[in-house]
Amino acid sequence: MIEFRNVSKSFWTGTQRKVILDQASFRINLGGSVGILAPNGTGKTTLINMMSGLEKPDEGEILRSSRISFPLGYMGGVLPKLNAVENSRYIARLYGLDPDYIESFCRYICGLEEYFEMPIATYSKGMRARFMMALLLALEFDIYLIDEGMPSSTDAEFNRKAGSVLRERLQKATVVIVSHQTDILEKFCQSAAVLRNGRLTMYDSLEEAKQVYNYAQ
Ligand SMILES: Nc1ncnc2c1ncn2[C@@H]1O[C@H](COP(=O)(O)OP(=O)(O)OP(=O)(O)O)[C@@H](O)[C@H]1O
Repeated sequence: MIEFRNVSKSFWTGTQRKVILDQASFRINLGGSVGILAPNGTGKTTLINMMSGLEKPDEGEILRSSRISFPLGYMGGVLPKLNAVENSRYIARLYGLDPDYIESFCRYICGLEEYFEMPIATYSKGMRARFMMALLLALEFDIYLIDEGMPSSTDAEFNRKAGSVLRERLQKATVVIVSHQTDILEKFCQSAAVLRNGRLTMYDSLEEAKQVYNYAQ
């Protein structure tokens, strides 16, 4: 469970205060995957970072009582000068998991071939995104935090494999996806919220949230 209680967050830009959340209270329960729709630049990354604990609220409380993932795309634990073998084994040890299993899982999902033995620093943006998604899926969490949907990969094989592992994980786990688009949410979320002008409104169904979001665009 992740619960926001009267959470406010804003940034001072030098000329104005950019409000991301204004006294928001909501709860994400285990078992119901949620999408959060918000236009670009309105606070999706800040919100997901607050859920994971990477960003602190200015006011209010954020309560967590489950195993919550790092946000997809967060490169904090990954060392660019090491290759994917070394990085996946290092992360496995950090989480107390079997390095052989985590390495083989990532190798299978990513399809990076010989680049799996090359430093992460040599990867394209898409290859990096594939490795980070594989790593996220290799670790077992109760809530997976995904910023802007699946990595933009043109690799159909990767999308198929990652999508099917995520669906399998979601039989037990919950996903929170923040996005400015509705299509990725349709694949994985039952309900959704709309974030606009610092206000986050939860809707019971994705359909309802989509209508409100599209109407206000
Ligand atoms: N540390 C900061 N200091 C000042 N402004 C910030 C800071 N972090 C984010 N912002 C601003 O807050 C707003 C929301 O940023 P955020 O990255 O959360 O939005 P986003 O919806 O994820 O954006 P995008 O859709 O472009 O990825 C943006 O205007 C951004 O410039």
